[in-house]
Amino acid sequence: MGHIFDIKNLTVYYGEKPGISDVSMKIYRNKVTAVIGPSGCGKSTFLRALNRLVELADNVRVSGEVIFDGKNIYDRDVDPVEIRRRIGMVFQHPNPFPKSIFDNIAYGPRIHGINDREKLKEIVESSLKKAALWDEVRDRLNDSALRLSGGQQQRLCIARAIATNPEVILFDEPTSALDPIASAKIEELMVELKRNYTVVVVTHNIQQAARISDYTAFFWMGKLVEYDRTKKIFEKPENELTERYITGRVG
Ligand SMILES: Nc1ncnc2c1ncn2[C@@H]1O[C@H](COP(=O)(O)OP(=O)(O)OP(=O)(O)O)[C@@H](O)[C@H]1O
Repeated sequence: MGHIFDIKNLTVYYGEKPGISDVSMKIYRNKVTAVIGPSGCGKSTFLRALNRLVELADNVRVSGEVIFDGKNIYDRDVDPVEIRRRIGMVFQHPNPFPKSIFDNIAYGPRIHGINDREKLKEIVESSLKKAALWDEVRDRLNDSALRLSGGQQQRLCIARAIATNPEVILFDEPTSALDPIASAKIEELMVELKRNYTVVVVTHNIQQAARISDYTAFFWMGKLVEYDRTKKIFEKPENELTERYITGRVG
């Protein structure tokens, strides 16, 4: 088992102002880790710092370390494109490309140099299966991805992330734009995915964190207040702020 990330004193500044400050924690392999906390507490900033996506915003400075698989991803000799292949991301609003279902999934592998049609077909099929979408789309792989329902589009985005063979999948509020049935499917899928991947999910939905995660990190005003097994956070939190947040008294 063990950890896949060892985060040490991670601070992200937007200009002069820190979005998160001095965060240290480990993230465990093949587990679901939920990141919770009120709006603006730094959840997205933290998540995007884990695959260097945060660097795409203006005027950002990162200090501290994100040790991934033994190496700091912010070291100068690390290629951020390769990091984002190994640590994929799924966003709040499903964002398929205006292309066919097939080409959406084949996009990443093609960028990484796979052009053999048979190999691509194999990757598309296995990725769609792992994202629990294959049965619904197997007969229309050449249709535009934009014709899928919101929930299907989100599973397509998960399949697209899976297609480049990542080790970690980051989810930023993946169900907040979906109806309850589509949300339940995504929740079920995140739990299933931990068999082969490490999952980190930012959520506003406290019940969702309780239902699907093994570990929960509670952020407050840019600080990591409490981080523990989900059961402990929800049954016997150490910090009063954590307790007030999970019982709905603040936030
Ligand atoms: N690109 C940016 N430029 C400047 N400040 C930013 C940027 N992104 C986030 N911030 C600031 O950093 C802090 C943390 O924001 P972040 O989006 O990480 O919080 P969050 O917990 O994900 O919020 P929400 O739940 O509302 O999405 C906030 O004060 C926010 O205004």
